[in-house]
Amino acid sequence: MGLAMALVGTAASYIQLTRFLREDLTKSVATQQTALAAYVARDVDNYIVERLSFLERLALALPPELMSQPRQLHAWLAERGALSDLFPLGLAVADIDGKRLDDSGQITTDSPEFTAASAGRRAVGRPRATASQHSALPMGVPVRNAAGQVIAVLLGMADLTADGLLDHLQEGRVGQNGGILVISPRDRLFVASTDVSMSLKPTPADGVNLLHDRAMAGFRGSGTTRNARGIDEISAIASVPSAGWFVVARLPVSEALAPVARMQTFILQQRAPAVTAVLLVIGLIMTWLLRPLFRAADQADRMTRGELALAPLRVVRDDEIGHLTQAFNRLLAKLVDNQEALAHLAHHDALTGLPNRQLLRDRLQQALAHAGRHGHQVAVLYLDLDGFKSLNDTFGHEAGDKALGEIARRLQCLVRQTDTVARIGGDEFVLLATGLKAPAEQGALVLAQRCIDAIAAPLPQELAGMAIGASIGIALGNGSETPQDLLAAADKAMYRAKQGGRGSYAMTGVATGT
Ligand SMILES: Nc1nc2c(ncn2[C@@H]2O[C@H](COP(=O)(O)OP(=O)(O)OP(=O)(O)O)[C@@H](O)[C@H]2O)c(=O)[nH]1
Repeated sequence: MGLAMALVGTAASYIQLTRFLREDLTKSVATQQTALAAYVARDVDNYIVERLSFLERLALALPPELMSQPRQLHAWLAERGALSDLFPLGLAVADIDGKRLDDSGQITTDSPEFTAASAGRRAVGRPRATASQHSALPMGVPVRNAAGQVIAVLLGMADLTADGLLDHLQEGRVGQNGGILVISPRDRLFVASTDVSMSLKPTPADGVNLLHDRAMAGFRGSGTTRNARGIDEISAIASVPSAGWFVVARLPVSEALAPVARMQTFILQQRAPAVTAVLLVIGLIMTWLLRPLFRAADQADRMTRGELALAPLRVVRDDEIGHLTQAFNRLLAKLVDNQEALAHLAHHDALTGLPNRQLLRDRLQQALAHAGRHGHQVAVLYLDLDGFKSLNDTFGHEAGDKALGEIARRLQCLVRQTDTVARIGGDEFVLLATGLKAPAEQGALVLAQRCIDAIAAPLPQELAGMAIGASIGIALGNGSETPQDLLAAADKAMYRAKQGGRGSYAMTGVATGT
């Protein structure tokens, strides 16, 4: 989580830093473009003002008598034109009806500059291409008489190409793909462009370039826009007041923000190997740290499903995971102890610790199977204490419990280790004797007598005064009987013994004794 947070934090800082840099750089480039656009606009404006002023000076100096002398007028204009190179494509004079007064035939009068000049205003016309593929710019100024009335129009045709204005724009290029545009909104025309192929071409339709649309509507300033070729660019717009034009200085965003892209590449190249190395090292450490935990969890899981025996887990290291594994092992040891205690309880009598009825039945089953296979006999001695109820009633239940414990101990001392003494009821015990020598009846009877004697022997001091006896029923089996049958037969014999007189034994079908 910590690492993830550190990575997210670093990524967020990186994104934020990039955003700030882009914003700052965009602002800085926009300022630069604005300055450039203003500089070029002033240059273009000077270019036009210089020519209009020249035309106005010429209009003032034009001798009125030449108006009616076309050849002399033409000569006069040619002489003035030669003195100055501002209008290399020609000068002309027309009366206010549009009739040419000089005899050079190149300049027409059905143009906006003529209309404006005949109305008393100096004007710049629509730039057009000449036969020699130059860009020509027509201008016109009014010629007034002494009373100030417009009597004619003086027209001049400047050569934008020859005058080097376009070269100037070329020099104004910013970056590899940036450039300058001079646009006439009235004519919806690119007057001049760094990209010469755009010169004298119509401007894009409305809606293609949103910043251009705003500039056409009078906006001056800077902004980011997508141009007609789908390239995002930072553009600044400045006015050329003398012509009603505007200048656009533009630079593709990709080029303007190239330093940011370079910085991003640099950071990624620098950081990527370090981050990869850190992740790798942390991954290896985590694997090393957690592998014992995962292995222990897997083993514990398999133990729970019973696929593995309950066994202590291996303690790999003396760290937190090692401590956890040790604690698990201790818990497991307790669980095993409890399981063993429960298993013991399920098969033994809680008071005497002797096998209970269920364990007796299992052992009897095994003994019968063994006897059947080897041709032996087993003896079942069913003991029921005599007068135990009155002992309980007289000396109390606790004393009765002690007496039962003592009797259990005595009976265990009588039998071999391979035999079983079980307590199957309140004052009922069963002795299972196996491997009896022939004749088995005799061995069983001797054992029964020993039991009667052992039980009848005086009890220890704290139980002194109590007298207990036992009646015993004996049944012999050779493996053909079921445990239930043999126990029922012995029980039945025990009742016969009781009926015959307490402190006696009886054998199924045969012997009885006292
Ligand atoms: N103290 C003690 N008494 C028990 C326990 N289990 C059973 N008893 C008592 O043992 C007696 C057994 O009953 P009986 O076999 O009828 O009594 P009995 O006096 O031996 O009768 P007979 O067998 O006919 O001689 C009952 O009084 C039970 O309450 C025990 O765990 N502890």
